[in-house]
Amino acid sequence: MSMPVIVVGALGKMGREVVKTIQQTPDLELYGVVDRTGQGEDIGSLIGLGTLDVVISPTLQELCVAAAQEKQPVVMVDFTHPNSVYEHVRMAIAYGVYPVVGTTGLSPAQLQDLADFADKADMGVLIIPNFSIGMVLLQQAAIQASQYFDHVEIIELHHNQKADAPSGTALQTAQMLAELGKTFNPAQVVETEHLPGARGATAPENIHIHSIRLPGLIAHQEVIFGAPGQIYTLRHDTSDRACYMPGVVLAIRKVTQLKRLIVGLEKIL
Ligand SMILES: NC(=O)C1=CN([C@@H]2O[C@H](COP(=O)(O)OP(=O)(O)OC[C@H]3O[C@@H](n4cnc5c(N)ncnc54)[C@H](OP(=O)(O)O)[C@@H]3O)[C@@H](O)[C@H]2O)C=CC1
Ligand SMILES: O=C(O)C1=N[C@H](C(=O)O)C[C@H](O)C1
Repeated sequence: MSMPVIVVGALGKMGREVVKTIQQTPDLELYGVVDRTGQGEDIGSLIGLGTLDVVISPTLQELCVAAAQEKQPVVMVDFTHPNSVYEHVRMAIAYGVYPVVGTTGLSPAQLQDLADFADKADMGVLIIPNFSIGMVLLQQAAIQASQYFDHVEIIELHHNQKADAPSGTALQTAQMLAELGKTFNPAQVVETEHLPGARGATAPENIHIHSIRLPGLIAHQEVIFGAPGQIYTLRHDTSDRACYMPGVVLAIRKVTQLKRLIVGLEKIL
């Protein structure tokens, strides 16, 4: 039996890639789609896949009501906007629909609230700041390197349509390093910023994050370690959003087996 999936943000850069992937994956079925435009129109026709007999619903709630009547679990994949993702996840959980979240920008308080909500509902929720395997490997290498380097800065580079800064991935990477229990970048001099923000944003444990936004970029991240006489640079580049799709499919297959909220692809590999 195939797993029914709702895609929220289906007309977006990621959403349309997810719709295409679901169509190509035999054990997944496109149950419904939501976006802010194109309501009542066939999603396949709109994104160049031919008619799929799935029209864009005006509201997520309409689809969740229908999903709640299904005998088998239904999954919601959200690639929308930091402003709307929290409400989408709350609604999905309330109707027993399992959320897989790619949208970044949830605050720590919102994440905690959603974790509590998932616990009460005894349901799995997956929040995945980055679905690419390359980023998981970069983060693991960064954790390893940070045992030996005391100085590190993160640079993330994205297309200029991105709403949130720093990226969810950069924040997650900084958090992973901060959790190792040491403070990075001990001051060498008294610094003065002649332009505010020149040294980037400061994440916990004094890890600096610099965000670059330019047309021509997709998604890229560098973690740069420094020590006397050497620089160790880890870099991940995406050239096609297809790189996220194996992770999205894995998360869809796993989320219904979980009973709580989990953050990070590395926890389900
Ligand atoms: N976890 C990961 O691996 C990745 C995460 N992302 C994240 O995913 C999110 C989406 O990225 P991307 O696809 O590039 O963004 P896009 O802007 O291309 O797509 C978002 C889509 O969602 C729609 N949308 C916005 N708000 C709502 C709403 N309330 N209800 C329904 N639809 C809505 C938008 O409509 P409209 O255009 O009308 O606003 C748009 O069609 C971002 O937070 C990004 O950071 C991106 C890549 C990978
Ligand atoms: O907006 C994007 O494009 C991306 N967003 C995610 C993030 O904020 O980390 C993942 C990836 O960097 C692409």
